[in-house]
Amino acid sequence: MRFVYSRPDRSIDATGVRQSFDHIDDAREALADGAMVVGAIGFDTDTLCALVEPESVTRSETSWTGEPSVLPGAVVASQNPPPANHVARVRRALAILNHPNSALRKVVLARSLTLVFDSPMDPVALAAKLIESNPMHNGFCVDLTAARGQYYGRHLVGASPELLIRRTGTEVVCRPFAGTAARLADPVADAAAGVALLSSAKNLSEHRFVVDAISDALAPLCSDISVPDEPTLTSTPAVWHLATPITATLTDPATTALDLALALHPTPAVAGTPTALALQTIQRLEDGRSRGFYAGMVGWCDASGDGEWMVAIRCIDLALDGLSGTATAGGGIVADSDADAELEETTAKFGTILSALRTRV
Ligand SMILES: C=C(O[C@@H]1C=C(C(=O)O)C=C[C@H]1O)C(=O)O
Repeated sequence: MRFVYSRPDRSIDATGVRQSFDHIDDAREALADGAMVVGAIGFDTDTLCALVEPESVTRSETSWTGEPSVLPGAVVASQNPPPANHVARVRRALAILNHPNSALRKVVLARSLTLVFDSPMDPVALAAKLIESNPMHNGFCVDLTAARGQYYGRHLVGASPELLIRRTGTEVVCRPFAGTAARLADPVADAAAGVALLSSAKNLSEHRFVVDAISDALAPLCSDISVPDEPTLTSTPAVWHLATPITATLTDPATTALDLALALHPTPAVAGTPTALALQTIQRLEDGRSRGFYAGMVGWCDASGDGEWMVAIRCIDLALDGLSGTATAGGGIVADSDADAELEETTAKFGTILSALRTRV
């Protein structure tokens, strides 16, 4: 078992399994008993959990660096659903969002790519490549075996830029994202795309749903919640995003980073608004397929309750034999979204994984 978690200013590298938890309640009990837990929780937090108490943990105040290596060749073997079907789903979502009797304001729809490799992909080597490839050195590698059954030997590997929650003592930080534009090869056009994103009414409304939901979820648990009025522009090598740094002070120090992450999830960045209706709509439009660990969370929490969780996006779920994997990307749909642009947005997001694998869709 290997767990790697890298952010610009700190990282965790853990190995070995002292205890494993396929249910959050068991992980919470272990935390209360003095354990540290690391791993991933699925999009459906009630049914999918791959957390462990590791045997050994190295914490660092810098990002993580792995051994450089040559990755196997990769090709996209299939798209699920095919692009035209994703566009049709987005149109169905738009019909619901624009229906006068519908309470739905935003829904996030995702699609997947199946990748095949010409020799087994080493999950840690892929994480090293992804972490090296983004200037913030965000990334993770999680062994999903703790979730049991079909997850035995699978790994979730990704480079999420989005911090769900960080707890340090009573200090709480969230940095939600929503609102996206593809990066462009021409520097002038690229900068213009970023500036346009900052003043796009559609993207600002998409973003506001996330910020409001996070403020509301923090309100019963925190004081001094500070939310800037306007988002800031941020970027990865693949996309521009709108982001809002939110800070707060924890009221009860017994509330752990894991508790906070579960109180916030699923934010409208991965589900929609209102949450319950968005989840029902996702079930219906994504044909009832489980999202697995995509759009869940990856992170850690220690016995003091401190910890940090990223939103599990820009990631790939690697098969046990390392010869294939499923990458998933989604985007928030609001009433004035454009269905073809939404397809392109998911393609741009796939760029994070695909460029590390030197392939494209
Ligand atoms: C859902 C994803 O990304 C999320 C959705 C975004 C959007 O809709 O603009 C932006 C960042 C993420 O919060 C994904 O990458 O799969």
